[in-house]
Amino acid sequence: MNIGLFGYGKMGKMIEQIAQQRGHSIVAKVDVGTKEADYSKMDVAIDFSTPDAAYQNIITCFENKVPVISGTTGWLERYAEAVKHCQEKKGAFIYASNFSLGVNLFFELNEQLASMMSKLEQYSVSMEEIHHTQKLDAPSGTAITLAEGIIEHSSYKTWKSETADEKSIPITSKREGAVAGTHIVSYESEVDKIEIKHVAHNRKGFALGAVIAAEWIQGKTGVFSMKDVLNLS
Ligand SMILES: NC(=O)C1=CN([C@@H]2O[C@H](COP(=O)(O)OP(=O)(O)OC[C@H]3O[C@@H](n4cnc5c(N)ncnc54)[C@H](O)[C@@H]3O)[C@@H](O)[C@H]2O)C=CC1
Ligand SMILES: O=C(O)C1=N[C@H](C(=O)O)C[C@H](O)C1
Repeated sequence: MNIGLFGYGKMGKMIEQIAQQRGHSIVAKVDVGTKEADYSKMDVAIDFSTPDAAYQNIITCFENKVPVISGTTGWLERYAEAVKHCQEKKGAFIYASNFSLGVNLFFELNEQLASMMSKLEQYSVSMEEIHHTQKLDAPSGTAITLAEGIIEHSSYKTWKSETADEKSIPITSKREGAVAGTHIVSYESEVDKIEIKHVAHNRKGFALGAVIAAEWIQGKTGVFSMKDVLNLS
């Protein structure tokens, strides 16, 4: 598979390593200042760029008939537009706030737990996410996906950063050193606390998941998720 990388930062470099180990070639590295890219050589584009850059990168790929795997977070207010564009162009698209297998299992566990806890009024939910100090967006895309999973299976209506009323899920964002990504969902009552936690030790899991998604989307048309790729539901 010939891969075009959009964003050649921490994730772009990790994806290059994993993709080459799996026998793929990197045919373009598009980053700030790249004048032009040859889309005709790309079987797939993998975008891990910035919240400001992702949407335009994705749309340009659809226009050039290149399937897109996007892991960039912080641009989701334009996700519906990107989906519409993909459908109009009969393209192929997967966005995931987190591509690691572990976190995608954690998403399933979170939904099951939310479903059980929704019957117990004495517990209040809250969330904490911890990332490295270079991260541009907060809360993390993964925390937002976790909050959406809880909202789907409970009476909570929204999420909010830091403080929250009883109808919204409070999310605390911490930025520390080089932390790859930690997410904790807690349910607290007057007498006890239940927590589920995912800790990424490094970025390899995210990169492997993105390359597996790129392999999976070959020959397909439509908008998919990691649930489709991993056959999770
Ligand atoms: N979905 C997932 O599994 C994961 C998502 N991420 C997300 O991926 C994104 C990138 O993360 P990192 O690699 O850690 O950040 P990074 O800051 O190391 O790399 C981003 C790169 O994008 C480049 N860039 C800026 N404008 C661009 C443009 N117009 N076109 C192409 N590239 C451009 C920057 O110069 C930089 O090299 C972030 O939004 C992060 O939250 C990170 C890890 C896992
Ligand atoms: O910026 C990061 O590093 C990460 N971003 C993603 C997110 O916002 O959830 C995924 C992972 O946690 C690492």
